[in-house]
Amino acid sequence: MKIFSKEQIYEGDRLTIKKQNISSADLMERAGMSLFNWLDLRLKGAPVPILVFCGIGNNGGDGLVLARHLVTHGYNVKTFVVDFSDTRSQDFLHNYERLKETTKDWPVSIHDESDFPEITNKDIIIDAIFGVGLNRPVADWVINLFKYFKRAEALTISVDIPSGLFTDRSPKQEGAVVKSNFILSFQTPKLAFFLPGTSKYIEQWEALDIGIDQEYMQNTETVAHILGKLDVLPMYKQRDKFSHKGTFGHGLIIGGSYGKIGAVQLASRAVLAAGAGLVTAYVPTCGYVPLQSAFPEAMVITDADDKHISAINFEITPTVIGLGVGIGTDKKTGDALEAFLKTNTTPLVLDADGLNIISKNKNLLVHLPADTILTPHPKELERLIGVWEDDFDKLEKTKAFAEKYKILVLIKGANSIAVYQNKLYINSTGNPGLATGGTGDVLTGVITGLLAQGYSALEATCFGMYLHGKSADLAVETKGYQSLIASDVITYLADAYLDLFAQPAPVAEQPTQA
Ligand SMILES: NC(=O)C1=CN([C@@H]2O[C@H](COP(=O)(O)OP(=O)(O)OC[C@H]3O[C@@H](n4cnc5c(N)ncnc54)[C@H](O)[C@@H]3O)[C@@H](O)[C@H]2O)[C@@H](O)CC1
Ligand SMILES: Nc1ncnc2c1ncn2[C@@H]1O[C@H](COP(=O)(O)OP(=O)(O)O)[C@@H](O)[C@H]1O
Ligand SMILES: [K+]
Repeated sequence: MKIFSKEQIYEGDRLTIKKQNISSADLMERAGMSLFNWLDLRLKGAPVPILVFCGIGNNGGDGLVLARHLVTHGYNVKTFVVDFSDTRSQDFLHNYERLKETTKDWPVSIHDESDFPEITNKDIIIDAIFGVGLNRPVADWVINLFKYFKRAEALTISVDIPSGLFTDRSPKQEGAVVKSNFILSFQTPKLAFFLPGTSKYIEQWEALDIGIDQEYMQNTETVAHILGKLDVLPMYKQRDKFSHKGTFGHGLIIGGSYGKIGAVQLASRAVLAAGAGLVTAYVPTCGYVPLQSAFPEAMVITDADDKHISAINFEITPTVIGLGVGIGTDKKTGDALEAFLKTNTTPLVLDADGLNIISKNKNLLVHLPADTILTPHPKELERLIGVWEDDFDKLEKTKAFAEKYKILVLIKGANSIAVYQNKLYINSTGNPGLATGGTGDVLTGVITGLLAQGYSALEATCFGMYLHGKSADLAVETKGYQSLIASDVITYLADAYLDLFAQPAPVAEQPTQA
């Protein structure tokens, strides 16, 4: 699914109004109506107090349309205008008048703290204060209103985006954003919903279709995409009846050090479980026995050194190399890596201490083959690109870094994000059960295994992070968040693959009367 920028959202609105020959008030009516339908379906006329807080722009206008429909359908509604500016939008004013014509209960203005109405935890708050038009810091008294909402502990539903959340930067102050329980976002979600710094303001969201021009939606290229099943399914490669292990490539995992051979085992297992034909592990000598005994499907090559990788020489011809898991940052290993990178031309996935070694010797970056995949977690990323101001800045810096070296950077996290050719691909699967040692090694193995089978760097990364997260989502149903361990993610990869083609369960047949 595409994530549109603020400018693209405004352009979509403009174009829709033109092509469908409607007014902007008509489009706002659709938006407000879609909010009403959503609420009405759930409330079914219940007399719960609904407090609609409107700003003075078009987000506020949406709130006014919703309030009017709630009133005409007999709901218990109170409307407030949060008067943070005198510059009302045309469509706000139009709907303000329409609401006043509909009810004697005119909207009440709020100018400062003394006007805050009583709110109980039995009420519903509709937050239609700021939408995507927020472009400067929110006034203190309005922030206090947001905090007042939070203290009330009422169910809070935000229109389009939680008020206070910018579309292109993080709020400077903690609490300067409405803490909403549900966001009803027009047409598509916003990028801020998926970033670690701003996602704390997001509990649940749903995109409401307001009939933005389909052609525009389809043909407009966006910077960000959120990856769901429908996005990765077309990437899936079917198997030919006459295929053989050579068809699916040979993955080589180079890594491990004394005490960290398990990382190589996890990654190598994942290479095969993702579907590669063959896997070889390249480890210090101490890794030979554990790998050969615990993982008979793998071939093993050992370094001359017992505890660390000290030279990278092999006579096989792997399709792809996954390098770095458990490798450590020993001086010998750093030298070995440097010598290897200066001559290697095989496609690469770089992870963990492989990345840390490169961070200390950034001259090596120019030796990475084009489309090398780097899979840092945020700390490893910081060592590579330096500190950032907020998530938006982090993404810009990562885009520039990936472009400079013609590589792909997968930033791991709750929503892992692949950064490639100035585009962002945000994963939608995975859960906090993955916050356990070794799951990153499994991801490296999965991506290496997909590259081995001929998936492109972008496909292997997008499909790989989707499968990895999906596997954890399926595993958690039996393992629970606490007990899920990295090996489970490998085991459940099978289910993640099968789930791609799972049909919804058929509705049970009703017995018919004779
Ligand atoms: N025709 C359209 O353009 C549609 C717009 N829609 C709604 O319109 C929203 C965007 O509306 P607007 O562009 O009017 O903007 P908002 O309603 O988000 O913001 C209100 C106004 O406040 C001003 N402002 C921004 N930050 C401020 C601050 N910190 N303190 C004081 N004033 C500030 C801005 O100049 C802006 O015009 C969307 O989020 C969506 O809810 C929907 O009605 C769908 C159709
Ligand atoms: N809360 C979370 N929700 C979803 N995925 C997560 C969460 N925490 C961690 N992950 C995923 O788990 C993996 C952890 O990788 P990493 O930090 O490299 O761990 P390790 O080095 O122990 O293998 C990444 O794929 C990351 O996206
Ligand atoms: K809002």
